[in-house]
Amino acid sequence: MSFEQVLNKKAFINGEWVDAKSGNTFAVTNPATGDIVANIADCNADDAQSAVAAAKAAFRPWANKTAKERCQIMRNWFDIVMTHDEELAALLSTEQGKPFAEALGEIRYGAAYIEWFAEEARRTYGDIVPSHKADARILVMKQPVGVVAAITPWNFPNAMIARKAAPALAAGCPIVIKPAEDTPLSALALAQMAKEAGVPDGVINIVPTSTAQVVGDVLTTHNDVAKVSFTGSTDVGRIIMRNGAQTIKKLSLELGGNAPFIVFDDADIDRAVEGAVASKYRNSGQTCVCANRLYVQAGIYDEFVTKFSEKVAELKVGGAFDHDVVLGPLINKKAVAKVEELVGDALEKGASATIGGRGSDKGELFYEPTILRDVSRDARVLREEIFGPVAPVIKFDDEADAIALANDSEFGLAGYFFSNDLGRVWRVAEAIECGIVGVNEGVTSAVEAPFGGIKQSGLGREGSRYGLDDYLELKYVLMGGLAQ
Ligand SMILES: NC(=O)c1ccc[n+]([C@@H]2O[C@H](COP(=O)([O-])OP(=O)(O)OC[C@H]3O[C@@H](n4cnc5c(N)ncnc54)[C@H](O)[C@@H]3O)[C@@H](O)[C@H]2O)c1
Ligand SMILES: O=C[C@H](O)CS(=O)(=O)O
Repeated sequence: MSFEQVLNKKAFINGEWVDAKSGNTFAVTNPATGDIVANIADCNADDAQSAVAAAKAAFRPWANKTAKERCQIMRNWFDIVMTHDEELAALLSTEQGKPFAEALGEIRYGAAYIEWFAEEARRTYGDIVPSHKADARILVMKQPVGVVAAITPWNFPNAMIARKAAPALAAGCPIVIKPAEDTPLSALALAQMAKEAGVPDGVINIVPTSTAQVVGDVLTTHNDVAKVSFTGSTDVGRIIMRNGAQTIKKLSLELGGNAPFIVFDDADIDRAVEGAVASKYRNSGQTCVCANRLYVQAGIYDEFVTKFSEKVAELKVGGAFDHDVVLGPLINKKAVAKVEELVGDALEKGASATIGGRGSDKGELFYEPTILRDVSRDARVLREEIFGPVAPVIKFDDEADAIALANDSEFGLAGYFFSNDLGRVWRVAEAIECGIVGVNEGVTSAVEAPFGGIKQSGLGREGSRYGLDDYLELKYVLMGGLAQ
């Protein structure tokens, strides 16, 4: 599958493909091979200023379109993305490394957000409230917040952008997007298709850069940016929050995770193993909602570890376009070093690998799918986001122990547990401290459901019927002088 038709090398500002004002470019590489995929415009603060100015100029004309007009243009965008899903998937696999089948799934997942919010655009209902004054009426209306800046991660370079651009456009907001430096090509391809769909100039702007802080500082402090929607690590989320405070920016923060995955002794073990494989090894463990620490009740621990290891042994590691590959490379050398450091720490503290525990001979960024048993409760893998194909499995005694272990984290994005005891399902679902709970399910994400976390995993929700609220302001109008 060729992706040349959707490969763009310039920034997209005000509906035009432009070089960086500096003339500089930076290389985007294929993590599986190290080959340079393209050299693209390396934007700086001046380019970011131009993009914000273009968005500001586009705001009112876009907001003044009817919801139906915005809906139709977004539906065109959805149709074009779905028509070219395989080219987009090939591009995504090449810049990010995930297997083609998984990349195709991401393209369709991202497109689902465009479709969903095209529909939601027409449902930004307000209220008329019974008034406290006989000669006045209370109206509550919803209006777009204004120019939105989005800063997005490399692990889902299409879907994380669609999950922000779609509600922004549906609400009537223009958007300036800074994609991750490792994976900007998918963002540029989405903009290409948005233009083809009839999205007006300035409504979508993409400023790729190798200097995230330079462009990010403009987008998070600019007076004409009303809202910042950020997806990435909690550490960078703190920077975004601090920068945004200067001008009281509205914020959506989708941050780091440390998902507990609990298997009780009354669970269907085979279903739990299937859920653990799906949750842990998706995108080679590089998702914010991956099972990060697996807690298995003592009575079934050995059976679970044996069955889990047998299933993981079947996972094939390799390049995105190799037959039957399930695990692609990690994104860069820093990611591999982090995984090696965390595995080393666990092994030093008494854990052993039932499978994997080392890099793969497929290439310097590939890591073998790994299961660690008998992990010490003070091991770093239980406190830090692994972001790699490593599953630490820990024994627990009873329900209270499992809940205490699961909630012992500053993160609260996703959590999973497997049980067939109805009372336990209700008790644990209510007690676990996270925004997303999978009960007898290892993968929960869906456009229909609210995605987001609590504690230091972020603010706000994306997707679902709640996702539009973060891009709208409520205005209260007291309409008086109505007496005869
Ligand atoms: N909650 C979610 O929905 C979600 C989704 C995907 C990834 N994540 C999290 O993202 C992390 C992995 O992604 P990552 O490595 O790209 O995260 P990251 O925080 O390193 O980078 C995210 C984005 O922020 C930019 N950035 C970095 N420093 C910046 C600065 N000083 N100012 C402005 N922008 C800056 C990067 O260029 C990138 O575009 C993990 O922690 C993962 O859990 C969360
Ligand atoms: O990692 C980030 C994504 O939000 C994961 S998901 O595809 O939405 O589950």
